[in-house]
Amino acid sequence: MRPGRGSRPRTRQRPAHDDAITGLVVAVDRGRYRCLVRQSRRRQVAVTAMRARELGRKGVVVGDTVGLVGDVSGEPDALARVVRVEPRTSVLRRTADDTDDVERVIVANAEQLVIVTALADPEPRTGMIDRCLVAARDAGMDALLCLTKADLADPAGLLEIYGPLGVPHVVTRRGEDPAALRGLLEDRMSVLVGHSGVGKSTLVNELVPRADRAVGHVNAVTGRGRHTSSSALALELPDGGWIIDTPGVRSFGLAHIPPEELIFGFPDLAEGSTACPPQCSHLDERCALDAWVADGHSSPQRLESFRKLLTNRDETADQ
Ligand SMILES: Nc1nc2c(ncn2[C@@H]2O[C@H](COP(=O)(O)OP(=O)(O)OP(=O)(O)O)[C@@H](O)[C@H]2O)c(=O)[nH]1
Repeated sequence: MRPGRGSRPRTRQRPAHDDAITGLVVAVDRGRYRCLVRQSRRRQVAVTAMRARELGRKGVVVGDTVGLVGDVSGEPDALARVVRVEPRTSVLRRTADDTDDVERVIVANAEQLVIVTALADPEPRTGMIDRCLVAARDAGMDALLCLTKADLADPAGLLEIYGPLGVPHVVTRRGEDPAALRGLLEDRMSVLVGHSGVGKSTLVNELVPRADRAVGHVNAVTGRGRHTSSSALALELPDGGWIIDTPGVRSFGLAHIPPEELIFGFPDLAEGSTACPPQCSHLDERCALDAWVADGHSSPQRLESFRKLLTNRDETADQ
């Protein structure tokens, strides 16, 4: 230790904020955080807050549990300050979009990733499902495949692919209450992800009757939705638990995940890769996965999808 160092009293001691109250971040809008603060078992108030300077560059996202000080009354013009972000139990990330290849945290502390895929209008894309499965695994979250618009097309084809992987699934259709989905969401914090127009907001409105999420129209020409929802929003479910609706995404960039980790999002292939040579690229003839598939452990389509992801890991165009 250098003499004179360490024993000096700290001149700029940070306030400890022992009096901070706990809130859950349910929405983020242009630097303002909407936090729910529970005042009693039955009563909670929505508090608007900004970041305290002492947070530094630490991000605050929907799902975060934060410490709040200042005006926490929840009155219309009241503004509190976020002074602390509690340690996160999970972090869902994606690499943003074509104009911005920065890794983004989408939500914190969610336990379940609900991969919402329409069976038609827009057409399902297995590349997107596979990416979401990799992202869920990376985030330490459970995955649930939610196949919507079963009134328009049969789920059998997709279930044939994902059923054997042990990915739990639910099927929903217009005019039918999503009871099975409701059961799987109870008492957990889940986040919905999917392409624009797959029906996320429609589901949220059915699950949370007062949610009033705007529902868009799928463009007849492009088969895409209109990105009706513009930011993530957490809503409390009537039977307990939380659902976080996220804006429709064009793809789910995985540039932040090292290539050697991708295989773990493909449980049907991961075991076969143990026979691969060290540092196998999985792209040349020494790869053991072709033999694994030829032996019937998985399908050529799955291997193709894995290899496509390996070569286009950070791809951000439509998948
Ligand atoms: N046929 C049919 N149409 C549905 C179903 N669910 C939703 N839709 C329609 O699909 C369109 C898009 O639905 P949204 O709920 O806005 O989709 P979204 O995923 O929230 O879209 P973004 O907000 O853009 O992310 C709307 O016209 C819905 O009425 C369904 O089960 N069957």
